Amino acid sequence: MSLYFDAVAILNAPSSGGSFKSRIYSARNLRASPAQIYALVTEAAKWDTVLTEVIDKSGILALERKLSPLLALLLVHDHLLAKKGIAAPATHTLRQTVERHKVRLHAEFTKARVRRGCATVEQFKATILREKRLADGTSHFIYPRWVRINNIRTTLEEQLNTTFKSYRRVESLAELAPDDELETRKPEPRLFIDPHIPDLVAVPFGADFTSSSAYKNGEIILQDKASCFPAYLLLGDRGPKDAWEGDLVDGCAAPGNKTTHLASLIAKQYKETTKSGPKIFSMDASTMRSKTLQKMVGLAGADSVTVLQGQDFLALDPEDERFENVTGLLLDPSCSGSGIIGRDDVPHFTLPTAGAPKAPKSHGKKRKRNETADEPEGEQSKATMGTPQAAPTDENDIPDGTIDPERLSKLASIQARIVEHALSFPNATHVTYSTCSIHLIENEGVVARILSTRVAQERGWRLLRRDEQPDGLRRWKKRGVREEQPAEGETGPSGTVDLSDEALEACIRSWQGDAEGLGGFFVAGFIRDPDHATPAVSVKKDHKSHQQPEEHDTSEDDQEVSDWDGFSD
Ligand SMILES: C[S@@+](CC[C@H](N)C(=O)[O-])C[C@H]1O[C@@H](n2cnc3c(N)ncnc32)[C@H](O)[C@@H]1O
Repeated sequence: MSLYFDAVAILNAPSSGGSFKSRIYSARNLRASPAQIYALVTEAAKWDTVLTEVIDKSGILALERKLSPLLALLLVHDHLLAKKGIAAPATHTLRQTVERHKVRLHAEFTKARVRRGCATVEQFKATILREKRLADGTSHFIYPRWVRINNIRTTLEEQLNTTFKSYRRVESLAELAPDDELETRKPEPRLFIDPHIPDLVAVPFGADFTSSSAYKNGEIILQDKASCFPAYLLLGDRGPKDAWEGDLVDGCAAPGNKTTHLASLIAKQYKETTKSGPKIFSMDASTMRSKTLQKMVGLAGADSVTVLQGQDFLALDPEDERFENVTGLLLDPSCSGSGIIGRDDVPHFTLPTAGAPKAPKSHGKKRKRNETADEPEGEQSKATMGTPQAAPTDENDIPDGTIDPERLSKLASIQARIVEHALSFPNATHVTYSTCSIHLIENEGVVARILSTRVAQERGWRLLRRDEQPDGLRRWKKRGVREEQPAEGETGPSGTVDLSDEALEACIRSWQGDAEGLGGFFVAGFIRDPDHATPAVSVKKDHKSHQQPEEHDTSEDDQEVSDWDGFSD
């Protein structure tokens, strides 16, 4: 029974940031397993309108005062739809509270199915999912599920012959979107091999790999395409003959998607060589997130990675002899997360009406009103309707939706400090900086700021030009922008940045809602010409608002916005 109480508690708890899944996995005091809670909530959310209809029409809330609307919805879901019914002993009071109405509940469920003209429960599910998509306006575009192949444990070819054996290869992302016909029957597994990022594939949204052995063994990693840009930009299209030399640092690494991607790229480059590859130092300032990082690194079999748990990158001494061979650094610091898809991925429920007056005759004993003790306070009787949206880029942070200019400017200062620190590693030649923000101030604004720092100028750092980028990214068309303006009638950050066209071409962007099926993302690469011989990408004067130097704040601010996202789901 703890499963249902835990699920109610999680749904009612105020958001502490992070994806819904990570909130479950990081919650303390749960008695049920996080996987079970997640499965229950996401499945029940798909059925909420029907379950609400069934509960309201059966009138059980007026009869069973112990049941809050949300608790009832979850229990009735399992009673009607879970293979094993309600997860509690048959004698448990709450289970009996629902099961004594089983005839009425089943009758109402059947009526709801027949009303929609569905012959089977499977058809019924497809129909209500379509109803939901039409209602929440997401029917026109469904984000795919991106799957990265982990070269440490497997190869693309091997996965095509095993995990994806039954998948039909399609030639465009659009062919992954469900069409009406497919929605009414079991969707055919389809697979799209990404043309930009090596060893990345897309499958239709909703494909679930969590129970596949490839996922459990770390052979495949669920990682959004844009999140794969930084490691690929840093390590490029090298092969065994020109494999990356020198150690690597991932300075803001948890939960570890980009770190494990670095390790995968290195493994591929060194696969046919006898040499041992570089070391990867991977760290995160948050001790809790570092544990997830360590777990992901272990699952991916990334033995080349040394995790420095709870390590603030800014406190790392670049002169430390452990880092004397570091040539490449990847920096993906905390950001506003404004580019994340499914900003609010917590499933919302349309709930039954508490104590609906249409109650049939009571056959239970009388109960006091305040016996609905099992419900944490604050539940609303009507929540907004919506399905769980496309999963966010899992490693990143879910923002709370507010755009506070002061907060953005603070973030930008910390981001700039972090990249500036990276440029000071004595033997570093390549650095990438990325965010999942769409705001100019956190992206091109930081780039401009970095290029005008003393360390960049003294050590000959410049932007990695588009023509120097790995093939897949060179072909990527979305590039840096010079200006940000809020949409008409809306408020939001605005500004311009004085970067040359060439510098903007060097910056890589993606935007939510575009046909590429990605969230908003930004990445730029910096390269160092130790001899200053190569002409640098020209930088014009940065816009004032993005240039004021600011002292690094305690990492508290950073943590506040950054914290938590968690696992690939
Ligand atoms: C966007 S997330 C990183 C996601 C990660 N790169 C991945 O792909 O899985 C930003 C992370 O930076 C960490 N962080 C922020 N400031 C840091 C600092 N000064 N030193 C180390 N880690 C930091 C946060 O705790 C957070 O886990």
